[in-house]
Amino acid sequence: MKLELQGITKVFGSLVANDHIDLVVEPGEIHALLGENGAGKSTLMNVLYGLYDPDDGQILLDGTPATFKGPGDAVSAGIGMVHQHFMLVPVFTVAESVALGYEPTGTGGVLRLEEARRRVREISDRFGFQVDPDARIEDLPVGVQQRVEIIKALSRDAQVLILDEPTAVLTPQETDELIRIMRELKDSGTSIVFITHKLREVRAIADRITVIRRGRVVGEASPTSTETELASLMVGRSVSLTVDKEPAQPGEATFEVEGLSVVAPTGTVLVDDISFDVRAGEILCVAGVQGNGQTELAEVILGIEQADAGSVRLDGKDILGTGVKERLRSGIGFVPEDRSTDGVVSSFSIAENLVLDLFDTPPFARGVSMSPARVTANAEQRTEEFDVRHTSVHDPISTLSGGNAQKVVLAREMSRPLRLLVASQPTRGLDVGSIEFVHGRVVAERDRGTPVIIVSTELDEVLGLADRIAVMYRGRIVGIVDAVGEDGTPVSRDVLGLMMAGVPLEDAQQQAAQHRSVLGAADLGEEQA
Ligand SMILES: Nc1ncnc2c1ncn2[C@@H]1O[C@H](COP(=O)(O)OP(=O)(O)OP(=O)(O)O)[C@@H](O)[C@H]1O
Repeated sequence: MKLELQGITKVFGSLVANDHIDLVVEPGEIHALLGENGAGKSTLMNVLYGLYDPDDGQILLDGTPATFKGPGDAVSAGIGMVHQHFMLVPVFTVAESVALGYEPTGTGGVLRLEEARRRVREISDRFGFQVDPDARIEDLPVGVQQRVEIIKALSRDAQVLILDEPTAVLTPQETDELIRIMRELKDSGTSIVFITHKLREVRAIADRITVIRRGRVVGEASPTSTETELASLMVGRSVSLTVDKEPAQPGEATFEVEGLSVVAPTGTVLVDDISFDVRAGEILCVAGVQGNGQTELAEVILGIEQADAGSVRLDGKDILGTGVKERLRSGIGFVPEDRSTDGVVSSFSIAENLVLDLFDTPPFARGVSMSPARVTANAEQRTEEFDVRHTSVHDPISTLSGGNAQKVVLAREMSRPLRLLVASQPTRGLDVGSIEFVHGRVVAERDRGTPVIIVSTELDEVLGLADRIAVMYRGRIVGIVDAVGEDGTPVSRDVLGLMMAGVPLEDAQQQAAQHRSVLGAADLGEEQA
């Protein structure tokens, strides 16, 4: 099916989120949509999926104008979407979620649960998703939930599939797998609109690339462009894609974890007797596939998850017995992996979200009275510094694009004196320009002598930021490696990818020699370009 978007315009109050956007997606084409945070990508896709009514412009499917009153119409017309923020009901099972997806389509009414279960198994087996149709959504790690979204879309026989940052939580091997799936879909005539901030992926798979900036199409790029060229077209300036940092000058270990275990109420061991330390002025990256205990590890450090055994010491003091507020006040900066549930209060304004844990302390409050002027002034300063694209700091944070909401969380957590920074997926959803800025801030925090823990599924981020890397698999630390070996060679991404699948270091090194990932090949392309 040929898809044409003509002159699509979408306005929110005084903000023109989409300004006469034209986009043509040919049958069987993988079309990447690139743009900085807040450029209008998700808005455009929400128009295409029937979630937003455009203020102007039209959608043509095989040359015929189509009007979507809601996602049901879009799905019936053969359009599928995997959202950046999952739209799954937590108490449902996987099969129920998929069955629910069929109901509004008008393609056969309510699908029996058995049938949905069968489809989940079939798609899961075919693409190696390893998703249990009877698992409850709320029990699944974020990464698996995203696979359920992909299964949902695939199960509806979409002819145009919109993937909004689909690889954000996948391992390199899983990303390779998804890329193969995307190619299979393409070969069968399915068109894919692919939103991503990962330029390596764009180069590996896109047939065509459209770049939008501040709501307008600013150009098409060739998939043979280098990452540097794509980055500067996206953000309108040159961007450094590598992290600029000097070797660490670490001091004493001021943060220590010993024999830490976390057991779920069901008896599942989530964190299994792990020990490590982080020195002042050092970045330890915790790498791993989503759902291997990193989330719980980070949450135990802040106190929103309870430890079942072990100790966690900051500046020599065991903090496990203290409350969350006390830990934040003692200088722990915490960026949660899921900003929408743990990072922001969506009905609060941008300004309020920037002082969530500080609103009752000076300078934002004196005694019992809060100072709105100081809260506003703080917000103006932080949003400027972190380049949060917004209309007013008094608008609800829910009106921000995903990347800009993330920048609010980072601005709040990284703008006070810290004794420890724990950031999970700090740059998830950020554009290349914002990643450059945030990585710079993380390194500056390290260089101020703060121990830093970065939990990331993003290998480029791990390799760029880490002084040491701890890889977690099934609640245990598979190994801790120096980011750069004694001979000056950086640890390879393939080795880390294999360790993330539970392969011990030495075996991973052997296997990596025999395995060249799809994205590894893209690396070569970059070198040759
Ligand atoms: N419901 C809304 N109300 C008000 N403004 C909105 C709404 N939805 C989006 N916007 C604004 O529209 C602009 C485009 O947002 P959009 O989410 O489309 O960006 P994006 O390109 O997808 O960004 P990101 O890469 O951060 O996800 C942003 O400035 C955002 O604040």
